[in-house]
Amino acid sequence: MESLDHIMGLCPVIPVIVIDQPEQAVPLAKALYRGGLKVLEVTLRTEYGLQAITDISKALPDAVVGAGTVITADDVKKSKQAGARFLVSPGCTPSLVNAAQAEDIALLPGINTPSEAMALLEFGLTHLKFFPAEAAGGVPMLKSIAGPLPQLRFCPTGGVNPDNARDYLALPNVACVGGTWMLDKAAIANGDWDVIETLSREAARLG
Ligand SMILES: O=C(O)C(=O)C[C@H](O)[C@H](O)COP(=O)(O)O
Repeated sequence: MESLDHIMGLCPVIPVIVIDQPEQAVPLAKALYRGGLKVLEVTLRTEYGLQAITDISKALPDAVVGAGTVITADDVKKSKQAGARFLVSPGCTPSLVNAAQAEDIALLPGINTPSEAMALLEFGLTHLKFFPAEAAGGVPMLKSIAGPLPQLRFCPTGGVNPDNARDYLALPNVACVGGTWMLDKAAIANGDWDVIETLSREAARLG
C-alpha cells in the first residue's frame, strides 16, 4: 500500500476533478500535471470517473491518480481495478475502511468532528480529509483539533480557495489541501488547457 504521508507530501494542492466529457480527461490531467499538480483526484461523481482514472494513469504514469467520492465497498474495488493509487471519501463508514484495508489501498476518509477522527484512529488511520472544511469550522477548528489529537494529518477540502489555502497550509496538522478552483469550467469547456496549466502552477506554488 502506498503511504498517504508520502502522497500528501508530494504537492500542496490536490485538484478534485469531475469528468463531464470523457475525451477531456487526459488533456485536462496533462494540463494540471504540467502546472505542477502531481497528485490528481478523479471523482466517481460521473459515470466517466473510473475510465478517466485508467486513461489518465496510462497517459501520465508519473502522476499519482486517486479516486474521489468513494462511498461503497464496490467503489473501492472498482477504483483499485481502474488503477487508482489512493481513495478519497467525503465521510467514512467501517465497511469502507474494511474494504480499503482488504484491497490494500490507501484511504483518505472525510471527517469533521473529534469523535469521527477517534473512530478512525482505532482503525489505525491518521491521515484524514477535513470536509467540508470551511463549513465545518475551517482553520480555527483544525487548530482546536490539533491540541488533543496532534498525531492527525489533514487534507482540508470544501470551500478552500487561493485566498484561504495558505492559512490552512500553515497549520502543523495540514499536509495539503483539496480544491476545484483551478478547474475553471469555461476553460475546460473550450479546451483552453493553457488557462488550466496557469491556474495549476499558481496553486502548486501555494505550498
Ligand atoms: O466529491 C467528493 O467526494 C467531495 O468530497 C467533494 C469535494 O471535496 C468538493 O467538491 C470540493 O469542492 P470545492 O468546495 O469547490 O473545493
